[in-house]
Amino acid sequence: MERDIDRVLIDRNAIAQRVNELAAEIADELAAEADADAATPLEVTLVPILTGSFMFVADLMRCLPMRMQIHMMSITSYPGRSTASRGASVVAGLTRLPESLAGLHVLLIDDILDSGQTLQLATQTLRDRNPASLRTCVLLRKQREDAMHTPVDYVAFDIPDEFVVGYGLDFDDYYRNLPDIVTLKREVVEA
Ligand SMILES: O=P(O)(O)OC[C@H]1O[C@H](OP(=O)(O)OP(=O)(O)O)[C@H](O)[C@@H]1O
Ligand SMILES: Nc1nc2[nH]cnc2c(=O)[nH]1
Repeated sequence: MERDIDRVLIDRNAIAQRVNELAAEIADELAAEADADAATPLEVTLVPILTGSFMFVADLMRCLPMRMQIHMMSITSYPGRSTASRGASVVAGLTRLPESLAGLHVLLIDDILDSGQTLQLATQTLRDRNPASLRTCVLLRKQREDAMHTPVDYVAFDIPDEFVVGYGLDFDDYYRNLPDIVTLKREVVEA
């Protein structure tokens, strides 16, 4: 696995530090909202997009010191060895959302914002369930036009427009367990 890596873009220490910072920012904003409406105790509903966000969410949620629920959503658009979007679709069997999100403050979390199709589909699916508020958060955003023009509230890192793996992100379902965000050698992706 190590020998397939071309270069490390973001190492595990930088990820850990930034995840902590981002969690503090999110917690402050949620607390300010709860203060503004004293009748509402501070509580958030996390909606991670499977599969790629699992590691990010596991780290982020442990830095968020408030009551929370978590409801998973699965969306796929890069099946198998794809490195370009084939169009986002919800995987119904792996998505467990309440019929209504009324009264809930929702934080949608994904690992990467690339073409923007996944975030747009997820956002619309959640809006249809009428949450009290909806915030969006991604670990990585690619510096390409589609991504930069997709509305998102929190971004941990802007990265170059290259295919990356590690820290939950896969190629052909492998490499998710790499602790750093890396690029792969060209011969691995093109084999
Ligand atoms: O902005 P987009 O172009 O839509 O790309 C972003 C999505 O692509 C990946 O999902 P993938 O389809 O690979 O599913 P996975 O999370 O199960 O690996 C990633 O996890 C994001 O959800
Ligand atoms: N693993 C991975 N999945 C993606 N989905 C959208 N962009 C990417 C990427 O760069 N890497």
